[in-house]
This record gives sequence, C-alpha cells and structure tokens, in this order.
Amino acid sequence: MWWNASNVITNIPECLALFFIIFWLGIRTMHFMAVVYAKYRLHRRVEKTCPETPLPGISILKPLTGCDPNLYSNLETFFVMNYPTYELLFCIENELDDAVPIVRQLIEKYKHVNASLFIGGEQVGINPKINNMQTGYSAAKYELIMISDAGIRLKEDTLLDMVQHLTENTGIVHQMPFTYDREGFAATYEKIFFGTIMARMYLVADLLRINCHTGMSTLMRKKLLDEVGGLRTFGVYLAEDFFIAKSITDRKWRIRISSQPALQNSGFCEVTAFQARLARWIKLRLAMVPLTTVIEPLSECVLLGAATSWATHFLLRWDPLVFFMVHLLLWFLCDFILLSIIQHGTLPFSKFEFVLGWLFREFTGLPLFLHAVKDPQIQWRSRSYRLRWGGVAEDFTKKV
Ligand SMILES: CCCCCCCC/C=C\CCCCCCCC(=O)N[C@@H](CO[C@@H]1OC[C@@H](O)[C@H](O)[C@H]1O)[C@H](O)/C=C/CCCCCCCCCCCCC
Ligand SMILES: O=c1ccn([C@@H]2O[C@H](COP(=O)(O)OP(=O)(O)O)[C@@H](O)[C@H]2O)c(=O)[nH]1
Repeated sequence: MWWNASNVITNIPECLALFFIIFWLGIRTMHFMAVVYAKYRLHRRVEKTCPETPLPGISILKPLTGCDPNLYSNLETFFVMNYPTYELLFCIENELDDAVPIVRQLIEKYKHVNASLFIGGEQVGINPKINNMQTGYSAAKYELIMISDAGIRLKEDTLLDMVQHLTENTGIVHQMPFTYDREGFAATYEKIFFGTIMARMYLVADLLRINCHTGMSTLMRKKLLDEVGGLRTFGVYLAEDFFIAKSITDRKWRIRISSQPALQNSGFCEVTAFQARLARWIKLRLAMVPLTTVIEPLSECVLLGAATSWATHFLLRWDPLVFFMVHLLLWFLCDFILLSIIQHGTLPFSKFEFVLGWLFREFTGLPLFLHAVKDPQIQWRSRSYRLRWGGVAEDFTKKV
C-alpha cells in the first residue's frame, strides 16, 4: 500500500510528498474558513443607539510625515465622525513638513472639533512613528487610544463600530488592512493583495486568536499601555504593533478585528513603492515569527500548486497539469469570493482587470519574498534599520 507507515518514515520523497498534500489540505481549509468567517464577521450593521453606559472618550493619534494628494480629504473624515466624545492629536516630527498647513487648515475649518497639533515629537526609542506620537500620547486625556496612520479614511460610524467590539475582556480592536477605491493598476494590485492573501491569513489568525495586530488603525485601552510604561516602552521595536498586542494578550486580554476593514487611501500609489512596503513587512514578520520563513513561501498559490501537483503525481499518479490547473481555478474562485465579501459592494475594476491583477500578485509573490529575505536591511521612509533576533531594532541610517 502506498501509505505503508514504515515506507513513509524511511522514504524521504514519499514523506515530502505526503507533507505537501497535508499542507495543501491545511491551506485549502484555511481558505474556506477565511471566506466563511469574512461573511459572518465583516460588515455587520452598526447599532446607532447608545448602550446603557455612555460611550467612552477616544484620543486619536494621527502620526503624519509628508503630504500626498489625498491627505486633506483623508484627514477631513476624522473631523466629521458620528461619535460623541473624541479628540484628534496630530503629530508631526518636522515643523517644515508639508502636512503642517493641511492640518492647520482643517483645525481652522472645524473649530468645534477638539483637535491639536504637536510638532517635534520626542526621542524615546528607535521607532520613528512612536517618537513622533509620544507628545500626543502624553497629552491624551481619554481612556481609549486610537492609533491611525496618515493614509487612513474613516466612515462616519467606524469609531462606533470599533467601540462596539471592545467587549469587557477585549484590550484591542483593530481594523483588518484593506484599501479605499482608487484608479489604476497599482491600486488594483493593492486591493487584490489586501483582499486575498493578506485577508486570508488575517481572518484565520483572528479566528484562531493568533497575534495579527497591525498598527495602522487600532483602538486600545490606554490603561493597558500605561501599566507597562506607556507607548514609549515599544519604541525599541519597529513592529511596535506586534509587541503591543503581545504585551496585552500576555496579560490575558483579547484582541479582535472590527467589522469594518481599514480603508487605506494614500495619494501615492505605485507598484514598486508598494512592493518595497511589502518587502519591509516581510522582513518584520520573519524577525517576529521565524516560522513564517517556511509558511509564507509555501502558502503561495504557485509554489504550493507546483509542489502538490508533483506530490499527487508521485504518490497517486494523478496528472500534474490537470491538478495544477484545478488548484489554480479553485484558488482563484475562493480569492474572488473573499475579495467581493470584503469589498461589500461593486469592485472598482472589471473581471478582466481582476484576472490580470491576481495573476500578477500570484506570480510576483515568491520572487518578492526571496528578494526581501536576501537583504536584511530595512528601509523605512528616509531611515535604514537592522533587526536583531527578537525584534529589537538598530538604526543603520548613519552607518550606511
Ligand atoms: C501576508 C501573508 C502572510 C503569510 C503569513 C503566514 C502565516 C501568518 C498567519 C497570520 C498572520 C497575519 C499577518 C498579519 C500581519 C501582516 C502585516 C504586517 O506584516 N505588518 C507588519 C508591519 O506593520 C506596520 O509596521 C509599522 C507600523 O508602524 C505600521 O503601523 C504597521 O502597519 C507588522 O509589524 C507585523 C507584525 C508581525 C506579525 C506576525 C504574524 C505572524 C504569525 C505567524 C503565525 C504562524 C502560524 C500560522 C498558522 C495559521
Ligand atoms: O518616520 C516616520 C515614518 C512613519 N511615520 C508614520 O507612521 C505611519 C505608518 O507609516 P508608513 O505608511 O510609512 O508605514 P507602513 O504602513 O507602510 O508600514 C504613518 O502615519 C506615518 O506618518 C512617522 O510618523 N514617522
């Protein structure tokens, strides 16, 4: 019999083939789980009526660096939130930054909104985003802290949605990264990335309670940060989001995603810049969870498909080409369904554009991963870093 136990143990090709088939079944299961969980979990109707207790106040930290064509309209969404008590704390490192006049203009336009601008930051660690936010954090007066990156847009009811997910035992509610509708191939590629490969992993991680916290749009209880020394404690890391969530879950609090995905809407949208961003994230993930060195490339549709085609041919004599084509089709359909659920409306591109964008994403995923692994140096904006094992970062800007 082909699966005879002693054969499997002693025969390496058979073991490898069996491993690929089991891994393939695992990833396919995750794919289906992600689709079902997305349908059940995302885009829930937000209750407009207040619960018995008054809604808690939120201090929203907006770390800004530079200006892009969408900055004004993205920031404006924060001034028109349907939420009773919140303050906006804009943080900008450099007084000459182009974002300064934009923020001042908005503060002037919406005088009734509680908003302040903090310039200069404070050097508390290596992470420039934490350094930038530190002065705003020190001034924050509410019990909830929201960290929201420069390119994020909110819907009117996003804060309500997030607060409603902050149940008694929950310490963090974060938004799953996704994108706002923009035009062009780069925007299509970004939306496909966040709505397929990233969403699949993110949703399954949330379901299995694996730390997948991404700091681009996240709401947390301030007391949980203050208990460990405040935001500054995480300034030694570049992936501050991962370590904040780790610290909070270590104290037995839950983290969960909100029902609305994060709408990233940076005004700069280019394939190469996006790939550089993804390469930086890959390097962070490898340092945080070294297991991803194997899991990430093997979870790529093309590599997994090729390996499992070989495995099923080797063990079961199935036609590898037929297997690969069926695998590709199944993967493609699951991805399209998942993306459509997350979009929750009409996609801003045609089916043909989806096919092109999807093939591009799938066939560039592995080369991008290998390219990222090759060079340990991390470039973030104008600075360079290296990570030590465990995630503590070193600034390499002056050393290069
Ligand atoms: C995208 C493909 C991932 C494949 C990984 C395979 C398995 C992982 C399972 C779940 C992980 C979900 C992925 C979540 C994070 C993805 C985004 C990311 O990389 N973000 C990093 C950078 O974020 C920015 O950092 C700077 C900050 O200022 C910005 O605000 C941030 O947006 C972030 O730092 C990542 C941290 C590390 C996450 C590691 C998660 C790995 C978990 C591995 C578990 C393996 C078992 C899986 C079994 C299902
Ligand atoms: O030197 C920096 C780099 C980034 N940021 C802020 O950190 C957030 C995330 O930055 P970026 O979009 O570059 O990170 P990514 O999402 O690509 O990881 C944004 O609000 C930036 O304004 C900052 O304050 N100082």
